Formats: sequence, structure tokens, C-alpha cells
Amino acid sequence: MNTPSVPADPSSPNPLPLLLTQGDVCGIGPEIIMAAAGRGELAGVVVLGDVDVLRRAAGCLRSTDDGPRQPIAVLDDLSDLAEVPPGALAVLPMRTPIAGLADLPWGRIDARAGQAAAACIREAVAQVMAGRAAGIVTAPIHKEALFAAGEPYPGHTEMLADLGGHDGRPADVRMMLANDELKTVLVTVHCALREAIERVTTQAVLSTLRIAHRTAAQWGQPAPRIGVAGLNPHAGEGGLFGREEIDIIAPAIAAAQAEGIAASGPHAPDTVFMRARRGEFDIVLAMYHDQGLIPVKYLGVEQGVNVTLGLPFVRTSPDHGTAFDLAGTGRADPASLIAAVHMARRLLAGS
Ligand SMILES: NC(=O)c1ccc[n+]([C@@H]2O[C@H](COP(=O)([O-])OP(=O)(O)OC[C@H]3O[C@@H](n4cnc5c(N)ncnc54)[C@H](O)[C@@H]3O)[C@@H](O)[C@H]2O)c1
Ligand SMILES: N[C@H](C(=O)O)[C@H](O)COP(=O)(O)O
Repeated sequence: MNTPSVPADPSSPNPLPLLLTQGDVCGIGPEIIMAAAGRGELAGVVVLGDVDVLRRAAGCLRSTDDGPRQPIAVLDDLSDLAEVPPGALAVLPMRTPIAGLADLPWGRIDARAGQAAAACIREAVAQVMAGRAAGIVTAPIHKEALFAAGEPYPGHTEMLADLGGHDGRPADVRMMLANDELKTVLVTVHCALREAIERVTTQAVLSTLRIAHRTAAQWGQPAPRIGVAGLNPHAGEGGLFGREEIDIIAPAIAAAQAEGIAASGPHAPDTVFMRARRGEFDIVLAMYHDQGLIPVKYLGVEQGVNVTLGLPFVRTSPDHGTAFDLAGTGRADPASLIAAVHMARRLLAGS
């Protein structure tokens, strides 16, 4: 280690650090990390990234409330965290540095940014799978930059499923978006809407119900009431607007109920989220990305957290993306990243 930083979070029951990947260096990831650190939210967290990128990001904040420059402690190894003094941000640099990252223009798709983002994710998974870290929080990546870097994954979720799998098979994971009022778990994630409809099968709905039911104990809901959305308007209106509810979704719900899962539906998608928000369901199962994510994000990008369910480790993320329109301005809100760190700690504590 060659500068001062933070000891493991003393309020955390888990002595291992949380790892925070820096995300796409052309986006807001680095500056919301520095803003969160400036608010004292990253004790016990080690950022995996590029020190010059983080210093550049700190520079963006000078004219904001998060402005006072955060000391950065550069670690040689995660075990150095114990020596880090309070108030500084611990950073584990990328094993293979990529030249010029801190000179890339803000707000642009760049293959080097995608390559760096992927390298940090891989390193984070390697550390957590080796038992050297408690869990992973990821700052936003740009999917086109990831693609430009030659990565075959449409997002973190699929990449983490692959890296966290075993016997050559990816882990069976699902995306959950959560805030204090709503939790939504998706049957299908990053694919075209036409393809998502094809992917809504009885097996996919049933597996999603099982994963949501099994993992909910981690956030203190051991027998969650799961409201299942239909696919079609008014959940098909008795077959008038499509038969997927009758032929595909209802049999999955019946099978889940037979296993003791408190699933109900299929419910009309346009009202199921309102009903959940009023307290009728703990989780809404949504059939495709926008059906499930729009209601959560509409309640405010600052409070949503993305959680990957079904991995052999904890992974959370802010619910927003790289916000290229804001990158480098210092005006991006770090609240969702901070919520993601809090959620990871809560999941690790098992409540
Ligand atoms: N966690 C992730 O890695 C993640 C999540 C969502 C989207 N993405 C990716 O990010 C890229 C850009 O996506 P997009 O433009 O659709 O969504 P976005 O979330 O980046 O931006 C949408 C809008 O929200 C605003 N916004 C986002 N975060 C904000 C913050 N912290 N504070 C204030 N305003 C904020 C932006 O300025 C923009 O107006 C895409 O490649 C997308 O796939 C990544
Ligand atoms: N679907 C997510 C969202 O819109 O919030 C986002 O694409 C992030 O996905 P990953 O966590 O898989 O990168």
C-alpha cells in the first residue's frame, strides 16, 4: 500500500471488504464513487479500478457539495485494507493497466472503457469466489462499449452468471430491481421484445418463482407473496387478447403453489405494481425488462437497486446507467450507488 485509506467497516458483521467495480470510465461511475466516498459511505469498500480515472473523477466534484478531495489509498492486495486510515478511499488497481484510460473523452463509447470495465468485473468475481471479498457492487457499464471490447455479454447479469457458474454451466440467475416500495423480478432480461415473448415459457416462469421465493429470505421475507404479471393487456382478458396467460403462465403459478410458494395471478400488468405498492404483494414477477423496470425507475432513479438473484455471491448495482449526458459534470446523484452498497451489506447480514 502506498497511501492512507479505510479500515473494514466497523459496523459490518462481515470482516471481508465489499468490492466496487469502477464501471465505464467514460460514464458517471467514477464520479459517483468519489461522491459516495466523500459522504463517508465507502468504509469497508475497495474500489477495483484505475487510480488516475478516480482522481480525474474527484476533480469533477470540486464545485459541488461532494467537492473536498478524497484521499485515495492504493492497495497492493486486499489484505492491506486493515492498514488504511479512516476517511480515505481504498483502491485496488487493475492487474493489467490499460494506458490512457483517464484521457478518454467523457460520454463516448470506447472499446478501451469496455475492456477495463470487463477486467474489473472479472477480477471482482475472482476475488469473491476465492473467499477474499464479501460481495460485489458494480458501477454502471455501457453495453455497447462492452460489445466493442469483444465481450459476448449483454450486461453484468449474464457475465456474472457465466463467471459464477459451475461445471461449465452458467448460474441460473434473475434480475431484481428494488426500492423501498416495490420489488420486481424479471423472467426475461436483455433481449429484443419479440425474443422475450418467445422466452416466456412455463419452465422460465416457474424457475423465476423458485429463485425469487428462495432468495427473499436474504432480505428478510422468507415467504414472500409474489404477484405474477400477465404478458398481455388485462392478462389476456380470458383469452381475448392472447393465450399466454392460460397456456403458459397459469400452469407455472399452479406448479409453484403446489410447492408451497405464495404465488398468485396472472394479474393485469397495468395494475399489479400499484397493488404491490399498496401492500398486496411483496414481489412482482414481470415477464420482460421494461414491464418490470419502468415502475421502479419511475419512482426515482435515486432509490432503485439492481440485485442479481441466484449467484453464489452477493451482487448489487445502481438502477441507472452510465448517463453519458452528465459524465464529467459532477452533477450525477450518487444516491442509487449508496443504496446499492447498503443493500449489499443488508444481504450479507441476511436481513
Ligand atoms: N448498472 C448498469 O450497468 C446499467 C444500468 C442501466 C443501464 N446501463 C447502460 O447504461 C447505458 C446508458 O443507458 P441509458 O441512457 O438508457 O440510461 P441512464 O440511466 O444512463 O440515463 C437515463 C437518464 O437518467 C439520468 N441519470 C442516470 N443516472 C443518474 C444519476 N446518478 N443522477 C442523475 N441523473 C441520472 C441520465 O442523465 C439520463 O437522463 C446503456 O448502455 C445501458 O445499457 C447500465
Ligand atoms: N437492466 C438494467 C437496468 O436497466 O437497470 C441494466 O441494463 C443493468 O443490467 P446489468 O446489471 O445486467 O448490467
